[in-house]
Amino acid sequence: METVSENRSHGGTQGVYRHKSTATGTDMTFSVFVPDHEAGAKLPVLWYLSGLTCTHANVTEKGEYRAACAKAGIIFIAPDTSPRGEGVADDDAYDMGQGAGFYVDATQQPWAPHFQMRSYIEDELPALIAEHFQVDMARQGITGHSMGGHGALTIGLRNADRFASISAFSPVVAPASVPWGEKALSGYLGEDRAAWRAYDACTLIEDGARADALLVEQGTADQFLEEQLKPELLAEACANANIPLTLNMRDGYDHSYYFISSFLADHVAWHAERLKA
Ligand SMILES: N[C@@H](CCC(=O)N[C@@H](CSC=O)C(=O)NCC(=O)O)C(=O)O
Repeated sequence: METVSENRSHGGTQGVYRHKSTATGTDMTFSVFVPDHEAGAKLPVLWYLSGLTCTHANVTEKGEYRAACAKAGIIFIAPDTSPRGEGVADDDAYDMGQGAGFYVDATQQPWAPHFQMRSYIEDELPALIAEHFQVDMARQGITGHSMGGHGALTIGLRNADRFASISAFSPVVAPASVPWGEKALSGYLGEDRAAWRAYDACTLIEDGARADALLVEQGTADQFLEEQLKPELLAEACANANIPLTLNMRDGYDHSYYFISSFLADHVAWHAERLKA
């Protein structure tokens, strides 16, 4: 693992790191904020999965999470959203290909050789983090935004034994039922919709996945709310499955990092409480 940069911030260290990923077959860059802590202490960890067009840098530079993480003693990790580089398949559109990995393991060409983001986030990166940072992997939470909110919900629901807390900002809650998701899932996984069910929070819940609680933040002025996000579908799925969902509809907020940064500290505190930071 190579250190790209490390900066002191808010009583901790904000780092950016790069490594050669076996899952994606590419170099991958991610950021980690580590609050100062006693030697030998192991800290709980909050994963943040970003949305379409993002790298690790969007939330790292605009998320405003560091003060809350330092106060709670929680490590914050922001991975990239896809493999990148020459020789990696791409698409001219912003919602497919590089920057739009949708947190799936692709089975279709030309994506399958590199677009293995499920394996990367669920298996490879956690192992690397456990090797290099003072993390308590028994205390993990996960959150994310938009496509990354979809990633947080689906990865959290599929791995409820690993993630004690799951939240999301403006998540794509039902990708199998909205244009962004239909395009991505058909492209990466093919036309058999049975293969999509493990990558859709609502169908995962229909199929038996459970969480102790879910927290979702959503702006009412979000330009993607009605066509792509549809939080009411998650509310219905959670009600049917008796999953306690807190859905905070925030008046006048849009889809941007102005919205996320307004409430990310609240989510850090919510996770910290559940992770007993
Ligand atoms: N057409 C826009 C769409 C890109 C966009 O809005 N990306 C969001 C995530 S959307 C769902 O996953 C985002 O987080 N952008 C980065 C940012 O820093 O705001 C475009 O191409 O800009």
